Amino acid sequence: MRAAFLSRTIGAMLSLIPLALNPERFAPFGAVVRLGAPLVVNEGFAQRRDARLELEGREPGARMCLSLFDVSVRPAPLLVRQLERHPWSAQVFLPVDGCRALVVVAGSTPDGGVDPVQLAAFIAGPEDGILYAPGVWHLGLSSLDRPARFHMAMWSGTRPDTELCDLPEPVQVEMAAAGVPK
Ligand SMILES: NC(=O)N[C@@H](O)C(=O)O
Repeated sequence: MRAAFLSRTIGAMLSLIPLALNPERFAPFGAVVRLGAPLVVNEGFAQRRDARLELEGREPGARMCLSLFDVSVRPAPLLVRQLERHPWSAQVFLPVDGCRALVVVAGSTPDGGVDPVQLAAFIAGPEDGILYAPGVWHLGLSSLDRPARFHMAMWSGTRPDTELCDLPEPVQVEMAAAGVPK
């Protein structure tokens, strides 16, 4: 499914028009995670909201890593120059304070590089968790509108698990053309 619109005016920079993140569009790259309704627990002193998900780990013996990400807004113009991936583990981000996030993903070429034809950009809503399947090229997390906090979880073993890829040329994310409501 065409997940976003990659275009180029002759002689200009490649540009991406982001779409609103939704499970169907994002399925080739991972999953959209949404918390369930609040449950009252602890004798009424707490509420919890659960999201049950599959977080694939490919390294036997790896341990779960939980992180807090305090992310900032990438300045305009939004230029994507580098993507990364984690071959040994899926990775999930969950917004803590209800902020939108920019998601850029790409498929892989047969030799494992970034496939620029399969670049896709999405805008994750304030309730959207983002789960990248193992090995999916993605832009390092950044928020939209304001600095924000996200929980992150992934498996962490002994193998190096962050690969970086610099794009041959920057790709501009056209937020103005996105037409996605704030
Ligand atoms: N590398 C790192 O810690 N963060 C990335 O994985 C990311 O997706 O933000």
